Amino acid sequence: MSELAIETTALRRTYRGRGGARVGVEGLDLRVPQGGVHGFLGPNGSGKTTTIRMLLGLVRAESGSMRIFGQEIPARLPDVIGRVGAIVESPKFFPTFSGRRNLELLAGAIGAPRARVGEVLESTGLADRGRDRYKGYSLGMKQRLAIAATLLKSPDLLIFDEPTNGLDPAGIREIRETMRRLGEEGRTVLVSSHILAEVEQVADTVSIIGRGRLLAEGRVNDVIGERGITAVRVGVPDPAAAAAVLTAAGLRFRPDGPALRVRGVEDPARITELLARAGIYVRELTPLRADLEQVFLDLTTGEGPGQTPPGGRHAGADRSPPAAPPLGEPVPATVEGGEPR
Ligand SMILES: Nc1ncnc2c1ncn2[C@@H]1O[C@H](COP(=O)(O)OP(=O)(O)OP(=O)(O)O)[C@@H](O)[C@H]1O
Repeated sequence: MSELAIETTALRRTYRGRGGARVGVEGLDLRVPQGGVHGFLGPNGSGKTTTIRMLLGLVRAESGSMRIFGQEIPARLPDVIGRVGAIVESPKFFPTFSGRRNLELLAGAIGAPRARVGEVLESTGLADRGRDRYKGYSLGMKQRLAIAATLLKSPDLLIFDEPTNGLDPAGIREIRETMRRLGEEGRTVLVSSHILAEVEQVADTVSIIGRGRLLAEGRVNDVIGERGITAVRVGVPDPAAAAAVLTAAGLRFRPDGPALRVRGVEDPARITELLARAGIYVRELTPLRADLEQVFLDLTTGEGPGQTPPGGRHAGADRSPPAAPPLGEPVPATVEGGEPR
């Protein structure tokens, strides 16, 4: 039996429109281990939803292969779908019924035991609010009820497409805690997101995709790499002048607010020395811990560290990278995310 909950090989899907063919997924190799939370990361339009839809038999793959728990998809989907729960779009609930009543109706419809309703309300932290009307729920609670609904049949694999979209920080935290709990119960949770910091806090393993291709995969810590990437935030009075000096020295950087984020610096003192020699005095020098946002920028701009993260797999190395700006050019940030914590 396969060790993997999900495996795709050379998966491909293009969409044809008036403007010509548009890549949805382009030769995607995805491997999701069984048990725990797997973050499926990529910017908007990178192919996450298309992949999930293909796995659920909602969109046809053009070529390549997919397996869920070792079963060929879509051919064996009917055999395995009972083990899969998914939220791809917001499900519809009756607004004037309580969350519990909605789940009881659903349980009846799918043949799940009624006793399961109490358990899933508990798992999603809704036990106290189960008797309240659905229409009075916060967005986060509505989303947790959607998760509760997928849990009714006790699936081994849960697939959530951007489950925190539109939620406030409290709602995001609730969903994160719910996913963590499900992973700890031994289920496999595949959660897609374009917000790296969010997934970093909950996922055990991640796959990062860009333009329909796998860029990196592995355990979160390995993909980030403790010693893989170093960056330093440099605050100077005249960033343009500092940029010229750094470029001349062959250093890689990008704007970071009013400062510059310089990559691949082993010794931050080198930057102060370089800039001071040019008459530019540094007023901030902050070493930054590498986070997924950083890793993502490396992978998608082709500005990568040129090394395989320890234990992780840098999938970009053997494929043509997306158009890379020349080294030293400021790289515009393309993904959401704030300052590394
Ligand atoms: N039904 C469709 N018709 C035409 N193009 C589509 C369709 N669905 C997706 N695409 C295109 O395929 C590419 C991948 O889209 P997809 O929705 O899979 O990405 P995503 O990573 O899920 O993005 P998001 O985070 O915005 O949901 C995009 O360029 C998108 O415009």
